[in-house]
Order: sequence, then structure tokens, then C-alpha cells
Amino acid sequence: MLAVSVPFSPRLTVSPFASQLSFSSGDKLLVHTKPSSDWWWAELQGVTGYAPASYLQPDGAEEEEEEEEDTSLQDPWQDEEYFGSYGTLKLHLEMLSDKTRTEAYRQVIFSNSASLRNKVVMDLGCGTGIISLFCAQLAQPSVVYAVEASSMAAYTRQLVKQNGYEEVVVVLQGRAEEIELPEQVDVLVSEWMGNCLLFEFMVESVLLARDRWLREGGVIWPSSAALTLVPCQADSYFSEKMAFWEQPYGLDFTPLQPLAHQEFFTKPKFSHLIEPNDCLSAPCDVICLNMYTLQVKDLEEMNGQFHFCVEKPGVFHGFTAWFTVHFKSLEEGGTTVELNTGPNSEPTHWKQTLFMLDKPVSVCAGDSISGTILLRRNPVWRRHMTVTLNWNISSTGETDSSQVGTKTFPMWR
Ligand SMILES: N=C(N)NC/C=C/[C@H]1O[C@@H](n2cnc3c(N)ncnc32)[C@H](O)[C@@H]1O
Repeated sequence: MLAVSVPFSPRLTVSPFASQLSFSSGDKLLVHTKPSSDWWWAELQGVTGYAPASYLQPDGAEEEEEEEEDTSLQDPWQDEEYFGSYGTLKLHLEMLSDKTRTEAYRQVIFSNSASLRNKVVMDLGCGTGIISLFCAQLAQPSVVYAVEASSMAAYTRQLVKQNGYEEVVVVLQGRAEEIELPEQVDVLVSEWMGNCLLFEFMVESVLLARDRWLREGGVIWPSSAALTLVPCQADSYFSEKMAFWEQPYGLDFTPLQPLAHQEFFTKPKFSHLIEPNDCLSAPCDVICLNMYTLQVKDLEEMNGQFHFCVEKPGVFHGFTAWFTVHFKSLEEGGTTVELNTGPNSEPTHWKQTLFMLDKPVSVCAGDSISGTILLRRNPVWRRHMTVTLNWNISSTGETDSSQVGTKTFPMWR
């Protein structure tokens, strides 16, 4: 039997059944049977009768719903879950195993080792402390403040000691926005980039720490970031998730295709590996961030334009996005280090992000695909965003046709 509560005062309805149960908002009914989807046989304080199912909800759902609301209001950053996940090794192992990523940061420290001498460094979100350890191992900074909010910080302190760098690296457990440093820093370094560059919005913490702790003329690494987009083919993904239902084992499963569309193509596919020859045109940087001037309020809505000229005939299944960050040298004229997560670089744990169109479009060389991208931060769930793509495909072939489209993808709320 199901205890249900009445979430709002029901309008008067005429039940097809003589004995309709009367009740008010907030009442808790005991449902005995559900003879139809609309009317359930229920009991209230010993009186039985029919109640309209649409006015009832499982008991406690209201509190649950409120809780859901509350947690989003109390914990819009989902910190418990977020920092909880970084308290275990899984994600740190994934990041440390990403040689392209980790070697890029090592290269930054190595190529700036002379300029790092006697500098004060802050490593924001240090995790296991790898960047801080590179600083102590490859350069002679006066101190590195390794800031880590998760419980990993205790282990990071052990790693610093284990490697004999406790004189240089100071591990501080806490959120970068909240911890106190004894001094301003000369260099603020962080590895904050998420899927599609911004997911997780750890970048906000970096900007707040920059404004609070980076001294005038100090250096922030990475110093700039760019989100890159390209129209692409995604044959294997499309056939795996959509074409599959055409005739599995000689049967017609196409009625499931709307379901497949909803389940597989509504959200972006992260950790997608695009092949260079899946790209239908040259890529385009659609959003460029200068980490010295970027403001937290700028993160609410970021938009960019694109214009692609299709280089070869193919099927336009969607767009693929990735990011590149640059680390400007501390020395004037020094080499800038680049970490590029695109298809022409060594793969990284981020891989790329695929945004599938509702319907693939055949395109020819010479066609153009132009439009806009809008990243809109979720006003409630602060680590999430939506990505809206608007595009116009114009063919210059014999049929001067053009197709427009728009689609909004949640990442992930
Ligand atoms: N997604 C990528 N690339 N890196 C995620 C890297 C996240 C690491 O930085 C820590 N972290 C994230 N935000 C803060 C903060 N505001 N204060 C202190 N520590 C923080 C997390 O606990 C992870 O260990």
C-alpha cells in the first residue's frame, strides 16, 4: 500500500465513481488499490473512497523535492560530492597518467626554472601536489603554497615530506577562496580546465585567487585559454547509437530511434576521440580567455561566432569541441608552452566533446557552416552549463539551398 500526500489543494472534480474520497492539501492517504491510472481506491482517517491519482504524490516526495531544492540552494557547487571525488585516487591517477597534460606543466616549470628562483608560488587545486613538486624539483622558488580542498591534502603533505621538499612546499587544506596565505604570490599556477574547457567552473576559484593573492605584475599559468570548434563526421558513433536500430538481427527496431535520440544525442558526448579526417573543415577558436582580464561575471554567458568552409564532401553529424591553453614565459621573449587537447595533438584524458545534431546533413566541398555558440552557466548548479549552437549551412551548388539549425545541450544540468 502506498502512503501519499496531497501536494496542493485539488480542484473539485466529478469522479466517475459515486464514492469519491474528500481530502485537503497535506492530507496523507493510504492507497489500497489502483483500479485505473486516474482513480485510486484510498483511505483517509478510516473513510475509503476514490481519489484522483494526479493530485497525489508518494509520501515524503515533497520533503525530498524540498531537499533537492535546498541542496541546490545550500550547495550549488555540490562541494561535498565534488571534493569527495577528489579525495580518492581515481581522478588523480587519471590526471597523473595523462602524460601530455602533466608533461606540459613540467615543461612550464622546467623552461622557467631560472626565473622561478626565490619566487612565491601558489598551486591552486594541487591534488597530489605534482606541479608543486615539479617546482621544488626543477627550480628554487622561495616557497610554494600548495592549496587543496579535498582530503587528499593530508596525503599530499606526506608526498612532499617523502620527497624531501617540506622546506619549500607548504600544503594548505581548504578552498582557495577561503584559505589565508601569509603573503601575496608572484606566480599563480593551476590545472583547472574541465570538459569543454569550463565544466566544473573551477576557473572561478582561480580568478578569485588571482584577485586576492596574485601580486601586481604577477604571472598566472595558464595565461590564456581557447575553446575550439569544428564541424565533423561521427559515423561510428551515429551507427553505434542510431543506425543500429534499423535492422538488428533482421528485425525493424526503428520505433526505438526516438528513444535513442533522446538518450544519446541530447547531452554532449565527452571523452569523444575525433579523428583528424572526421573534421569537415579547419577548426576555429570560438572563445578566447585572457586569464589576466577575465572576470567571474564574464563566466555567466560566453559566446562566440564561427564560419567554416567545408573542405570535402561528407556527412555533417555534429560539432566537436576541445581547448588549448598557453603558458607565457616568465622571461621576456621566452618560449610559450602550449597544451593543445585537439585531434592533431597527443590525446589527453579530456579527449574531445561531441555535440550531435538532431539530423545529420550531407555537405559538399565549398558549403559553408556559420553560426554562434553560447555557453550559459547554470544559475543554480554552479559547476554546470548549457551549450547552445546555432548554425546555417549554405550550399553554393546548383540548388542554392541553406539549412538553419539550433540545439541546446546541457552539461550536464
Ligand atoms: N578538472 C581539472 N582539470 N582539474 C580539476 C582539479 C581539481 C583538483 O583541485 C582541487 N580543487 C578544485 N577547486 C578547488 C578550490 N576552489 N580550492 C582548493 N582546491 C580545489 C580538487 O579537490 C582537485 O584535487
